[in-house]
Amino acid sequence: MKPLLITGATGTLGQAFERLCHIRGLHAVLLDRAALDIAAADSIRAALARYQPWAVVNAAGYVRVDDAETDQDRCYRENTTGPRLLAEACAAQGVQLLTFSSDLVFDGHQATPYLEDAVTAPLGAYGRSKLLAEQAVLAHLPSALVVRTSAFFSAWDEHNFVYHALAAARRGEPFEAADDLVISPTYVPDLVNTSLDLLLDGAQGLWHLTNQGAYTWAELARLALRLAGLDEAYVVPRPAASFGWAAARPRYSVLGSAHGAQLPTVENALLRHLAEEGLLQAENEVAVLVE
Ligand SMILES: NC(=O)C1=CN([C@@H]2O[C@H](COP(=O)(O)OP(=O)(O)OC[C@H]3O[C@@H](n4cnc5c(N)ncnc54)[C@H](OP(=O)(O)O)[C@@H]3O)[C@@H](O)[C@H]2O)C=CC1
Ligand SMILES: Cc1cn([C@H]2C[C@H](O)[C@@H](COP(=O)(O)OP(=O)(O)O[C@H]3O[C@@H](C)C(=O)[C@@H](O)[C@H]3O)O2)c(=O)[nH]c1=O
Repeated sequence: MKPLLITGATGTLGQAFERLCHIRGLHAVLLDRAALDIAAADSIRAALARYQPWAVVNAAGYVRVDDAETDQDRCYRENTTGPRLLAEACAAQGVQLLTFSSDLVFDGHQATPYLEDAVTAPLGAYGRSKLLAEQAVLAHLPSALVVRTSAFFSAWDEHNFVYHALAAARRGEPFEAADDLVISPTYVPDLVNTSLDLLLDGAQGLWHLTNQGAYTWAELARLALRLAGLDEAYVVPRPAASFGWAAARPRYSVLGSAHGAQLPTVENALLRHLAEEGLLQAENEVAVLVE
């Protein structure tokens, strides 16, 4: 049986794809940069020849939005050249491709959710690199599935905003959060499961996938603390401009979809996030007892 080939093995999305493909009984091979450098054509060719996948899930990318302003060569290498080369190789081999883009392709001037056909106008290098990737991928492989998403949260690693907000409050420390950027947060397990469903169903083209609900980062942090039974007062709201970030963020980048809502509400996702944390904590405690 041909496998799914997943890139970006050491990252949040790649790890989540491996975990959920295993749970769902989907044959998948997860490759790190050493095994598959998406920006190297010979590395892609070798991996496609070796594993003969029916589809490639590109979970690789450069996500340091502020660093991208001064590290543009690497940002465009990983975010634009990589997906383009993957699309060219997949087109040549008759292999499907799923790749991910971002809400940061929008400039934030809308006050209603951005649909897939909304005008794009990225504010920074990261957003530009993702938009160029969308255009290159769909030019080389019109059947590709390109998912725009945003603001990951997950209990499976600590590299996300919600983890840091909860951790700070649990330490009894204040957590500063932007109160003038409105986003649609995305629970990574929901994103992965729905992306897999769409891939298996043969979906193509641009899809917006985020959980339902629009929040400022500060509102998201307060909701997470409230649901966790923690004092919301730990959240210190601040204007985004006061953080001194190198890259501008769109004031409003909530995503909606012309295909209709695909994921549950943010509140529902946060409750499952907190339940998952509890399970992980219990597993860790058992693991310690077993050692
Ligand atoms: N995090 C978020 O909130 C959002 C993320 N996305 C998109 O989702 C995707 C995954 O993001 P996320 O999981 O958070 O990112 P992570 O930084 O957690 O993981 C990215 C992974 O990509 C790998 N990688 C980078 N360049 C290459 C390359 N040339 N070849 C192979 N692997 C490479 C990295 O490996 P190494 O460690 O070796 O560098 C790392 O394992 C990205 O495309 C991102 O733009 C979209 C919207 C929101
Ligand atoms: C750590 C931290 C972040 N923030 C804000 C900054 C940022 O806008 C947001 C999330 O922090 P990040 O570093 O993830 O910031 P950011 O790079 O804006 O997040 C983005 O990641 C890229 C990859 C995307 O594609 C976007 O969809 C979005 O998720 O929260 C706070 O308000 N307080 C904090 O303490």
